[in-house]
Amino acid sequence: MTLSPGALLRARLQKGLLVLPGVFNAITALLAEQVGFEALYLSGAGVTNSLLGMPDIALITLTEMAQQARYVARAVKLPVIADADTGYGEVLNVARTVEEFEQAGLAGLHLEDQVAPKRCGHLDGKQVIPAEEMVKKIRAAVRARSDPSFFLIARTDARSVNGLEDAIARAKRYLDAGADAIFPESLQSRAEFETFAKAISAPLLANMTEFGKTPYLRAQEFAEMGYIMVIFPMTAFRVMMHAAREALRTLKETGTQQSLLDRMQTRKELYELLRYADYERLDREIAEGDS
Ligand SMILES: C[C@](O)(C(=O)O)[C@H](CC(=O)O)C(=O)O
Ligand SMILES: [Mg+2]
Repeated sequence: MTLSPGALLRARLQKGLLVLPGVFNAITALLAEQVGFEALYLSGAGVTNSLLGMPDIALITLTEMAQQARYVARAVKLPVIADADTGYGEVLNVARTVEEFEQAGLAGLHLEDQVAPKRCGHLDGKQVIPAEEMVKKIRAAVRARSDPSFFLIARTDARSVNGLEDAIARAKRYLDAGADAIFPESLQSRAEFETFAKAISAPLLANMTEFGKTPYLRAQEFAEMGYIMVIFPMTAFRVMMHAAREALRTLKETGTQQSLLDRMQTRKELYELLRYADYERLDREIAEGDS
């Protein structure tokens, strides 16, 4: 019997800390799978920035995000958790988002309690919706999933708006509403992560993004505090962008890419990643009339 993506994720969570690197398209997902990660995080910021060339302020639509989720989930065997922002609307939109994301082959998603239009969780000027509104969204999400294993994570952005106490109080209400896990966004110190974990006995997700409000902690440190999932949502994205800029500058300045060759993924490596040989074999076998 094959497990559903949600069931696969839940089975993996039983074994302890899960580190989820952020991916933003199928090929970064393939890379993360190749290096041995066991689950992936489809970043809203990463998809918005890379697909649209736009900032992460609620400009991506449900359709665009679900399509990208479908490409990613199809490319890899790993469970994928996606960023569903605010659910792209109100209660009924949340229900549809859950249906679409589940059908896309994801293992789960997270919904956040920001007002629309949402902001990156690590920027100032965020606002949150009343907790009771978010509770309704979570209830809608729970009812909308067809696989009870589909993993629903409630993210609260309340820390930077109303303080840690409100974030904790909201987390409790979101769990009562049926959330499977909590993602406390932009906590500002190790002590805050500890306090939060002591107050909330449920699966917890920590966000280890860069240049934000959270200090740099290792995945293992989060695990010791009681966090079961750690996402590194934009790490590969930022490194790739930096590398691409350097390469483009060098090309512009010198008119040749030769000094860059030893920093490139080779054609062979790319084809291996894409399982090019499998496609050729299939084509050949069909042409030869084998079944
Ligand atoms: C996790 C996040 O929601 C994302 O979209 O990847 C972002 C990451 C980032 O902007 O660094 C967030 O923390 O809001
Ligand atoms: Mg996001």
